[in-house]
Amino acid sequence: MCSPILVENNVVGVIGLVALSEQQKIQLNNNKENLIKFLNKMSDMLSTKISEMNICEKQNLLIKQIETIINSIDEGIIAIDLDKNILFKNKIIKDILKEEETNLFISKLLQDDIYKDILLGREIKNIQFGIENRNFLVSIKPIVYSNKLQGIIFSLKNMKDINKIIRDMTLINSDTTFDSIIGKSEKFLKAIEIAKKTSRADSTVLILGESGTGKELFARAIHNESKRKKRPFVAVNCAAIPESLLESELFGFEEGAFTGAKKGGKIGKFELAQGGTLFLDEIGDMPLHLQVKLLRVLQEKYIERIGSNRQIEVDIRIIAATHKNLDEMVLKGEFRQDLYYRLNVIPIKIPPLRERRDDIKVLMDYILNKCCLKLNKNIKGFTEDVYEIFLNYHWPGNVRELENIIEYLVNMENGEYITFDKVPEKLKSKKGEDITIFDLKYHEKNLIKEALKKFNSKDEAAKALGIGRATLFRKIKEYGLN
Ligand SMILES: Nc1ncnc2c1ncn2[C@@H]1O[C@H](COP(=O)(O)OP(=O)(O)OP(=O)(O)O)[C@@H](O)[C@H]1O
Repeated sequence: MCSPILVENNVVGVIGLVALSEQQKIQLNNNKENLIKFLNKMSDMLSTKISEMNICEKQNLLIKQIETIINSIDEGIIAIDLDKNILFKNKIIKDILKEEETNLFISKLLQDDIYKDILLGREIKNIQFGIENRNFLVSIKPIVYSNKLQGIIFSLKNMKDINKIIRDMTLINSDTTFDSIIGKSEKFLKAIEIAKKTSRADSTVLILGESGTGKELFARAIHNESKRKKRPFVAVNCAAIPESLLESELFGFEEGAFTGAKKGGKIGKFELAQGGTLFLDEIGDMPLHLQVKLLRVLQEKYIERIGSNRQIEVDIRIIAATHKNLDEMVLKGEFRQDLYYRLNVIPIKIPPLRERRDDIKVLMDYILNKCCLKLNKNIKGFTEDVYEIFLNYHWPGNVRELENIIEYLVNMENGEYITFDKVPEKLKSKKGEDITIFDLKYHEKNLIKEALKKFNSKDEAAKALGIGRATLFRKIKEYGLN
């Protein structure tokens, strides 16, 4: 007689009793009912045991998998229970925090506010926290199970490593050298010559020029040919950041420095540029009280984060730029004279494009080549009349405007050469001046062009424009939009 051993409805074995003699057979038969019950119980016990072993095996595998995952994460992980006993640490933590520092780290971190947040089940993300002169970026997560807080998990990274990553990323543009600055006019070559000499020195540089003339390009090239090239190049546009935020952008702040200051504080651009170059674009827009602070950094070579009086030494080179007339601003009291002198150690003046027409053609060819590579097009050049038009335009937006127009043309052109008909109207107007916005016909033509592009049929386009079909056809003919 036998009974199957079942695990999850599958027969995994059999348990049985076998009679080896006639007498045993009689005995078994006489006690059949009880023995079958006994066998069934035994098989149940065995299947429970096997199930338990299977579950245990699965659990072990799961634990191993979780352990491997946690150990392969690129940040330190510590799990503790509510009595602050360490439940788990991943392997990398020992590279970040010394064994004997761990408890101090946990108890200092879990003070007051943070602990209250955690008790409420809140997560805390990316705060800067320091012990023993070292800073960490920490996130804290409560372990909640059955609606109850069961423990806490910390993940932490060394701020030094993070800063390195940021540095590496800010070096993306390190391919900008003087070779990528195009121009052959005398005035422009003079500016390049000064900039090249400047690269070898470590003095403060002031680049002057209209918007789009290549001030940032010059600054990057100077940095990339200087001894600081392996260190970060950090650019800040003083005009693009609201005045109230500029100070903290530059200097950073400590946690609790002001209402709303992020937990853990924030590193400023001066610190980010450590060892490298800080490019202060639109310096003419820097508010006066920050000019005073900047002057102090230039003189004393240290900064203090907002809300802290710890002095952090900074070893950076400043390259400033502006399109404004700083001489005039100094006279009007809008720019500090002492800072102006300090920045103006080596001035580099980049002339506007309209004052160096010799550069237009070489720049056109260079930019066309760049755009074709970017947009995967094969355009050989411009027709002569296009060169002519470009040479006569006054380029208020300088090289940036030239770049934008060429990119537009490369997008529009399907032939081998960029031709006159595709060139935007504003370049064709008499003195190269912008078409006045009061020119109705100009706008009408553009609107019709756009509608024709947007809608599949002329009927739909006419409807969208609010004109009849016949009128649309007449205008298409009148403006040569066929
Ligand atoms: N001489 C040049 N050769 C090649 N490209 C140039 C040259 N001058 C400017 N450019 C290009 O023109 C664009 C504008 O240059 P950049 O941003 O350096 O100007 P900017 O003077 O700093 O402008 P803004 O003052 O508006 O910030 C960039 O894409 C840059 O690569």
